[in-house]
Amino acid sequence: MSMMSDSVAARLAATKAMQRVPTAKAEIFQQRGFVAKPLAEALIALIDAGRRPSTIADDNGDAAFRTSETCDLAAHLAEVQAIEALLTTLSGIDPAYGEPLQGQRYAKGQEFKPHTDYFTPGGRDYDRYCALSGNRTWTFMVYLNDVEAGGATRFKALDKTFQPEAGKLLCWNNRHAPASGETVGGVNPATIHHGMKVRQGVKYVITKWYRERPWQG
Ligand SMILES: O=C(O)CCC(=O)C(=O)O
Ligand SMILES: [Fe+2]
Repeated sequence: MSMMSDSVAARLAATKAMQRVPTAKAEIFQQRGFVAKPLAEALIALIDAGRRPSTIADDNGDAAFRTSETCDLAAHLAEVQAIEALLTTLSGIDPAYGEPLQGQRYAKGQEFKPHTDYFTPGGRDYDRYCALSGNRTWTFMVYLNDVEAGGATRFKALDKTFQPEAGKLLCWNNRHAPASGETVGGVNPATIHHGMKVRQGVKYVITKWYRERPWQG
């Protein structure tokens, strides 16, 4: 299976029920109903059971930058294998390039301020995070529940905001589509996004990030 991001975008574009988000600035797609309710609910239970405070790279000293909790979802679990299989079938990306699946949980008032999922080349933490497996390429995120209020994901450079909705997939290429002759494009700053504050209720998502090279922990 290829890691070339243009082939991922082409495959997503050819997927029934997938919507390409209309913008020339980034490759970004959404699909409603990607994960069925029983699987979403099982993943929520796992996240509730295994959560820990979230962390960030290139810490800018703002303790309120990412106030959510994270859960590392163990690869041997049936529910994790089920969602991984859905993602692999969808994207065609070799699962060896994937970081372990994570869940994120946002209680009322929690958020993840505007950030990029790629590690900033030349940034303080770049070498530590990217030496072995390279930078992040694609992000696949699934909203696991409906949130009473707040909790949208806002891409300010794209002028697009996505509301949480149980089972909805949102995925994007953190890099530019490759120019002709390139296999991968450079990082795309227009993918900056904000996991906005939950105003009422609790928000659960799963996040799956892929790398330039096979994941080596
Ligand atoms: O929760 C969201 O809406 C965004 C999450 C996110 O950006 C991340 O985990 O990197
Ligand atoms: Fe993110």
